[in-house]
Amino acid sequence: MLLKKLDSPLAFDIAKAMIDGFNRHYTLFRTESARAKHRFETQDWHGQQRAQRERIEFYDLRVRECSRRLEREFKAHEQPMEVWEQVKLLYIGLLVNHRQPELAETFFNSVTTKILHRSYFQNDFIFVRPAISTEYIESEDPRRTDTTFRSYYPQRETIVSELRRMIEDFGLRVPFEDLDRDIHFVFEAIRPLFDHVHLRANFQVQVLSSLFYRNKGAYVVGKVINGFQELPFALPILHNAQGQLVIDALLHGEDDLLMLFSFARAYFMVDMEIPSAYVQFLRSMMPRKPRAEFYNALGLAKQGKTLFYRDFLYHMRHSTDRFRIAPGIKGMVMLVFDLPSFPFVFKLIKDYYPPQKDTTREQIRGKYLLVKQHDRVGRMADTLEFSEVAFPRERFTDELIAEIEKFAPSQLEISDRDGDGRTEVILKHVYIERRMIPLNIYLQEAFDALQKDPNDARARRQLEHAVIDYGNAIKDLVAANIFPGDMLWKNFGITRHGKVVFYDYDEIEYVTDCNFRRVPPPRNEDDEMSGEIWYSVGPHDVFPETFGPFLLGNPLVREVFMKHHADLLDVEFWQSHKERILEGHVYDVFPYDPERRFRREATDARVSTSI
Ligand SMILES: Nc1ncnc2c1ncn2[C@@H]1O[C@H](COP(=O)(O)OP(=O)(O)OP(=O)(O)O)[C@@H](O)[C@H]1O
Repeated sequence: MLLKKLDSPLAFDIAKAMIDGFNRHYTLFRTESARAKHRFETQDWHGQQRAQRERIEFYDLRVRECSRRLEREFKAHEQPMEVWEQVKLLYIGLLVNHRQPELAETFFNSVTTKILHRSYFQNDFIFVRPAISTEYIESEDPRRTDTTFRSYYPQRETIVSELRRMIEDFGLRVPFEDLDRDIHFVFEAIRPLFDHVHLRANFQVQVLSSLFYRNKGAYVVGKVINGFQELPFALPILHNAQGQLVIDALLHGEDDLLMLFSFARAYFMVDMEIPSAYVQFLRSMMPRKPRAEFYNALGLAKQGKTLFYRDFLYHMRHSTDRFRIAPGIKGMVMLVFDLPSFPFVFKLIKDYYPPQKDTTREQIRGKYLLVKQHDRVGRMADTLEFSEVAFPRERFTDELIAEIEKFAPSQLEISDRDGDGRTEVILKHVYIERRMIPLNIYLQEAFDALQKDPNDARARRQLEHAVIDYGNAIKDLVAANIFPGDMLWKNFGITRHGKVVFYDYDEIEYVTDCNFRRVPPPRNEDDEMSGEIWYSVGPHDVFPETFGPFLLGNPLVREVFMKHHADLLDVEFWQSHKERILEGHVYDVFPYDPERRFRREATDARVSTSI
């Protein structure tokens, strides 16, 4: 796009209104994120969760607001191409010294695609790639009190006082139970992780300037640098039963941090002036995690989606394999496919479901939305939602096309919509989520190996791990007030880190909406002999005793399950959790192994820690 002149005052006004719209959005987003500190200090857990949920809506609200303004004041959709070309260039000019240019570009895309008809806009009008670099953006604050991260340079004799200063610089307005003791725990835990006992010239600790808030926790996120070694770490800060603060653990290394930043958890609240600098810092700690996922984890989901889509297009250009029906048992309501070389699955809601699935497209979308807004406690995969996505036809197997034509014809268009001479598969609405190994397949692998060699220790471990973590996953979901509905193995998957995560949302309910019942005793012999359910069942009734036959057919599975999770078959377990949640209790679900918590012998019993 090469313009000879920029002469449209209208284009300037539109560009200005657009950047005002974005600035308003980011100010509100940031203010809400910054309030997390106060909610943490006052232990307002319900408020924290509500804010996490509501903040997700902010973006769409502001886009709608801005596009309405552009229509009202400038009749935006009637403006010719020449004006839109100028709008984009002027907008780029407004971004030169902006602190969130990448987010503002995405906002521009969202607003223009809302206003301009899809066939009208071309890639020239939107930001297909970033126009403004996010490298080396710094805060304008001349006193440099507001940098993205702070550096501390402890000497051997000042290490405790420097670490103390590092924590105190966050300005939390609640006293610590015993900060020096906790600093010692941290120091003792860090020490053995270094190759050299010697402190090198560059020895320093860098921490991101804002704490990361989520549910009942606040996290210090940073790295220790010594010579060529860099150790990423996070320190969860929690309240004890007396309302004082404690540092609960030292999380360190890439794997611990990946667990903390998992796609299966709620988004953090972080007060950031320059989000790209946060992402860059985090990426230096977890280099294999895509930038898209950091934006997601920071609550900037639209940016996450934009980057995901760019990564996806890039992957498509550099791969040649074809989309296929996903391995595993086919879903009754979802049609699931994947591209073997790409670690995600694509899910379409089918047009028809078997009679036992009494649901609708709207209800299913409602359940997926519920999961997006809910605390996913590391046990429910996050989904990205796309509409009108186009894929090259030649990258689809005929079998997959036939499957979509049969089960989801309303979602499919095969045409050359953009007129570039290539036929495309255009899908009206898809969910995209991380690919996992379905738990039934994972278990089957173990069964097969054990059949060949009953002493195969690895297969036995795989089986035990799957069953134990499956039960843990259900218990974590219950703590987050989620009843999965359909608990069959096939509805859970194993992540790269070996965690069991749930992904089938169409039957989930809040635990507090369920009615957990015991199976009534048979009234007579006919009842007893009947293979049918002879007692009446309400729409929210759940009978935990009846889970066993569906889940525990295999004796090895049964043995492990009954040893670790027999309580899941007991109505009391479900009912008592439901009652506690109804009383307002917010359960603790740790994004790390509880074994990792510091042991404060004398005080441990008093610490009611939580995340
Ligand atoms: N994230 C994922 N990773 C790998 N495979 C997946 C994933 N999500 C779904 N699948 C595969 O697709 C199948 C159907 O997915 P899903 O359970 O979401 O559909 P459904 O129609 O809701 O199922 P159901 O019939 O149990 O209600 C799963 O059994 C699994 O084999």
